[in-house]
Amino acid sequence: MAPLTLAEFEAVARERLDPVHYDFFAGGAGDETTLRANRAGFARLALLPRVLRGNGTRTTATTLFGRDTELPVVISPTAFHRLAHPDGELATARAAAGAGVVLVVSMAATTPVEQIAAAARAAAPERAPTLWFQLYVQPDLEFTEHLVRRAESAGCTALVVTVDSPVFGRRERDHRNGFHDLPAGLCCENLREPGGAVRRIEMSAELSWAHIDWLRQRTALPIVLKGVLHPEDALLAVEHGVDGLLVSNHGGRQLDTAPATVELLPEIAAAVAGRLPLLVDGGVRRGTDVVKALALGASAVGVGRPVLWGLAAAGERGVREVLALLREEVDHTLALCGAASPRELGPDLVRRQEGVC
Ligand SMILES: Cc1cc2nc3c(=O)[nH]c(=O)nc-3n(C[C@H](O)[C@H](O)[C@H](O)COP(=O)(O)O)c2cc1C
Ligand SMILES: CCCCC(=O)C(=O)O
Repeated sequence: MAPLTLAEFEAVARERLDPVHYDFFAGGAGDETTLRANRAGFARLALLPRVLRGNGTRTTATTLFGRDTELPVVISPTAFHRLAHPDGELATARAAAGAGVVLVVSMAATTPVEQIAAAARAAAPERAPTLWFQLYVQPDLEFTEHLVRRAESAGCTALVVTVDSPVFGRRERDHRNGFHDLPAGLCCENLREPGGAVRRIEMSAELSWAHIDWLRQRTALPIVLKGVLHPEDALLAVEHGVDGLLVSNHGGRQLDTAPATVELLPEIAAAVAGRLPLLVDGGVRRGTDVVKALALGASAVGVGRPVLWGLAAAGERGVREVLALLREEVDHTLALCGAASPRELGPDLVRRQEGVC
């Protein structure tokens, strides 16, 4: 039987994956409190539907940074797709392009961004697929600039700068399993130097807003900061001229005990007051989760692990099915909530229920 839900995709993926790799994908930092909190945050929210709205003609489509997308869902950047399936990022890119969904290419992809872009274009030549590039600013700014140019030349239309990783999260499953490196034959292809050597990704606690200013001066692409959680930082992001925020706790993989992302949305939405589009990721597994986040002020949500589960379960087809399930569920939820499009959702549709999770 084909999986009917994203949770069922995880179960299939778990059976197929090396348990060490499953743990790397599934795991979080520390006690995994934040990992669980992301799901609990959505579970605590109830949707309060409107009726008799004449919403028989619906769309799930929206626009992000001036480009059309079929779904208010982007594929959040995740490392190492070739650990999930031999076709790796190429399969993910084809599925995303076919579905008209934005793929955020991880800097830690196991396929070069140029090949990912070519696969996306070949899969959906008629619709000019949208790729964004996720960047960990490297202390070597010259190399960082070289990466930005590569992403631009490959046709990426936004930079997603991850700012929640001054140091790497403590992923205890990986420590227990002794998983510290990619197996022979795989590497972070975007870290390859012109000469062929592959660098390691450096996390740096030296990064500051000055680096965002530096980047702002060097690219015309929209800059999305990923991993902003504090409303004061959201305000600083506005001041520093970024174009969007991806409210994220890295899927519970960085600071354990950080709050559930969906619970922070109202505060951050109030702080930025419409000056920047907000995206949110962490624990989105259902169409109802997508609708809750949009109702609370997000322009779109990101999904990380579910795409890896689809990829591990059945390569490109698996990712296509994961995206199709989400699309169906979002449309169904819009129908039941009395909305004709993502734009019609507002905070009046959401109630917080204490003690439910
Ligand atoms: C296996 C894995 C690898 C990830 N790799 C990256 C990465 O390379 N860069 C990044 O900014 N975030 C990375 N993330 C975080 C995701 O972009 C995203 O924030 C998170 O997965 C969202 O939560 P979800 O998995 O519950 O949907 C990774 C997450 C996972 C699970
Ligand atoms: C050096 C790879 C970083 C991947 C990452 O961000 C994650 O595993 O969460």
